[in-house]
Amino acid sequence: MARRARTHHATGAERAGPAAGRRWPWRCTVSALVSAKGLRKAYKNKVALDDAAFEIPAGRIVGLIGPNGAGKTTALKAMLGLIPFDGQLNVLGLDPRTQRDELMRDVCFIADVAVLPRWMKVKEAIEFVSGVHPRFDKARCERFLKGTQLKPNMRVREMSKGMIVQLHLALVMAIDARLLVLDEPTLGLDILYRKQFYQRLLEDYFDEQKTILVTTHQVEEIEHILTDVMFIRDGKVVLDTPMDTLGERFIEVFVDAQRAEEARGLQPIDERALPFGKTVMLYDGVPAERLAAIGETRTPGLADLFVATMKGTYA
Ligand SMILES: Nc1ncnc2c1ncn2[C@@H]1O[C@H](COP(=O)(O)OP(=O)(O)OP(=O)(O)O)[C@@H](O)[C@H]1O
Repeated sequence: MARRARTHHATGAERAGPAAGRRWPWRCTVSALVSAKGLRKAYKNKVALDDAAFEIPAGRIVGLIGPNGAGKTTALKAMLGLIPFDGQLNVLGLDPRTQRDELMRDVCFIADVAVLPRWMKVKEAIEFVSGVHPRFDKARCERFLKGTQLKPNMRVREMSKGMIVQLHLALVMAIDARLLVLDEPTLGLDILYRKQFYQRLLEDYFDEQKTILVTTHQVEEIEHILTDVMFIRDGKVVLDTPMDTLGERFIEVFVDAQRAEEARGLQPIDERALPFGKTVMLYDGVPAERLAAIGETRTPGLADLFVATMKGTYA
């Protein structure tokens, strides 16, 4: 979906209303915070989510990663009850279609950092979020800001990008949500600020009571903070794995030219050339001992795994 200008900060953060609707009729796995099965969404004649299935356990940082138009934003919107959809979807034990108000008490949704209006003062941003989110702790936000150069009367347009990141983070981190949903939160920031954003989120916000779901194209810089990764392609979740078991399934091997044919016989899912005649081959589900016999092995980076998984997407 083409990114459009967003006009306010916390799109999903609405004042909680009375509990509405019925409980979802089927039980999700005890530890799953979000559980989807046969999730489908079609816009006119475009299928955005096509029988997608996934589970997000509590206390995790999950990256939802996919190429443009894969269905990431649509999946988030469904979880937040912002669009109608078909199939089963349970978020925090609630049905987003009928229990959105109740859901929003425990969910915080923040779009990218650039959404803070330029005319807004620090104190106005605080008042705004305070007014729309029931779990926003104003004092906590002000404590976070104390350690920065930001002053209550400073306007967004007077801030450097780094300061905007600090304000954004202070607002996010003062919301005591069980589920924090971030849709490409660092769009438009350079690599230093992007790293700073994720690092602070990890160090000052995340704990085992919280779950963070983040979509991004910037695979490399969130890789180290993720506990789980989901790849989405053409509306389907094509990979859903904890980061710490990724290396049990996927292995990269550095192969010399003379062993290349032998290595290809083990059917790599991708290969790329290196200088001096070496090739890196990426395998899915081939035993580590067999691969160790043909070259030096290592766990692939998420970016290389993403490229291999998405081959053909841009054809
Ligand atoms: N309101 C809409 N009306 C029609 N088609 C839509 C609408 N929103 C999304 N789509 C289409 O649904 C598909 C999935 O879009 P979605 O925004 O979920 O993808 P995405 O993975 O978030 O992409 P991006 O990374 O580009 O933001 C795309 O083909 C998009 O064009």
